[in-house]
Amino acid sequence: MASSDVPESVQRFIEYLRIKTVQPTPDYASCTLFLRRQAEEIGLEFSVTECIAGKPIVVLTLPGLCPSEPSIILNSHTDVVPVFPSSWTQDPFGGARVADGADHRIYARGAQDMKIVGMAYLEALRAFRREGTRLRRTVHAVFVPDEEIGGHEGMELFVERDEFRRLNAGFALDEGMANPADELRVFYGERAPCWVKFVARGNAGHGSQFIEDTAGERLHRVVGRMLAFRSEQLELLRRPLDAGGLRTLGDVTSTNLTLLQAGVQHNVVPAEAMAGFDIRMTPNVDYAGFRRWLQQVADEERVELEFVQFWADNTMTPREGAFWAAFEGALGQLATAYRCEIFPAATDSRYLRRAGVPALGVSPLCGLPILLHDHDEYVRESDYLRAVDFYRCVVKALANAE
Ligand SMILES: CSCC[C@H](NC(C)=O)C(=O)O
Ligand SMILES: [Zn+2]
Ligand SMILES: [Zn+2]
Repeated sequence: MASSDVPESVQRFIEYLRIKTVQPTPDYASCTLFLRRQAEEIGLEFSVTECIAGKPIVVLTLPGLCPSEPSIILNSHTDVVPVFPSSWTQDPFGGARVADGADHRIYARGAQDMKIVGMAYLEALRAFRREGTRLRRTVHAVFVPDEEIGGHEGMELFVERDEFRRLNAGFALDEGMANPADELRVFYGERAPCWVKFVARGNAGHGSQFIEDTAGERLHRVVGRMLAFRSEQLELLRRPLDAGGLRTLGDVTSTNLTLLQAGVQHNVVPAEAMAGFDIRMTPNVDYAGFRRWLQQVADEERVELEFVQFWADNTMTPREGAFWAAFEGALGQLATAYRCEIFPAATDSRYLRRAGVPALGVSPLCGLPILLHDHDEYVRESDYLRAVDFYRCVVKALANAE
C-alpha cells in the first residue's frame, strides 16, 4: 500500500491502524514498539508505565523551554472496540485507502475512535521538531490502554501514580466525537455512568397456576418505574431551553434497560429475576439524591439493588482562564465554529478532571458521519491532514499559554 504518492504521515497513520489493539485481546506490545519507533524518529523522550502488567501507558514527551511550568497532556487511547467483519466492506485492520473523488477514504477500526487523534498529535509534534518550533511548556502525548472497557487498568490507576504526578500536567486534550455538521464539538464535562441491577425474588411454582407475588411481577413494577423516568427525561430532551436553543443528550439523564435475566423453562415460575440498567447522569443531577431514589424504588418494590458502577464526580473544565483563552484563540485563528457540550458517555477525561487536570474532549472531525463503534469506520485522508494542522495550531497555543 505504501506507494510513493501516499503522504508519509498517512502511511504512518495506516501502519498504526493495522496494529490489532482490539478488545478483548489488544496487541499492546506491537503498539508500544510502534510508538517507541515514532519517538526515536521524531526525537521525543519515551517512557512506559505498566500499572498492571501488559497494560502499557506510553508517554512521548517534547520538552518545553520552561520545564517547570505545568505541562500539556495530549491523551488518546490505543485500544479499539471489536468488529463484526462480515458487516464490513473492507478489512477492519487493513487500513484500506479507497479513492473518494479527489480525496481518499481510510477504512479501519479506530480510524475515528481514536487512532486518528493519537497520530495527529504525533504529526503535530513531528512538525514542531522539523521546523525547530520551541514551545514554552512541555507537551506529553499519552497513549493509554483499555479506555474502551472503562480505563480501570489504564488511566484510572495512572493518575494515582508518581509517574503521572511527575508529568506536572496543567491542561489536557482528550477524545470527543465527530460531528456530521460543520461545527467542532468541545466537551468540557461528561455524564456520570450509573450501572445498576435490580434483583427480584418471589414465589415459585407451576406455570399453569396463579402464583402470587412472583419475582416477575415485582421486577415488572420496577422496570415500569424506571422506564417512566426514562420517558420524562426523553421529553425534557425534546423540550427547548427557556433561553432558546435545543438541549443535547448530555443535558439530560438517560436510562436504558440493558440486561434481563430469569427463568429455566416455560412451565416453571422462576424464584428470581434480574433487570440491569445503564443510566447516565447529567452533571447537574444531585448524585446522592438520585442514588437514594433508586434505593427507594427498590425498597418499595421489595427487590434488591446492586450498584455495579456509580461515578459520583461531576468536575467540569472551566471555560475561563489562560488555557481556555488559548484554546479559544486557536479556534479563532483556524476560523473554526464550535459549540460546548457535555459528553454523553464516559471517557478517560473523567479521571483527569477528578485528578485536578482540566480536560477538553475534542474530535477534529467535522462534516463526517459518526462511525465510532460502527461497521465500516473510516475517515477521509483530508480529515486526517486537517487534524494535523488543527493540533499544530491548538497545541502551539496551549503550550505557549502564559
Ligand atoms: C463506563 S466505562 C465504559 C466507557 C464507555 N466509553 C465510551 C466513549 O463509549 C461508555 O461510556 O460506555
Ligand atoms: Zn474512544
Ligand atoms: Zn470508543
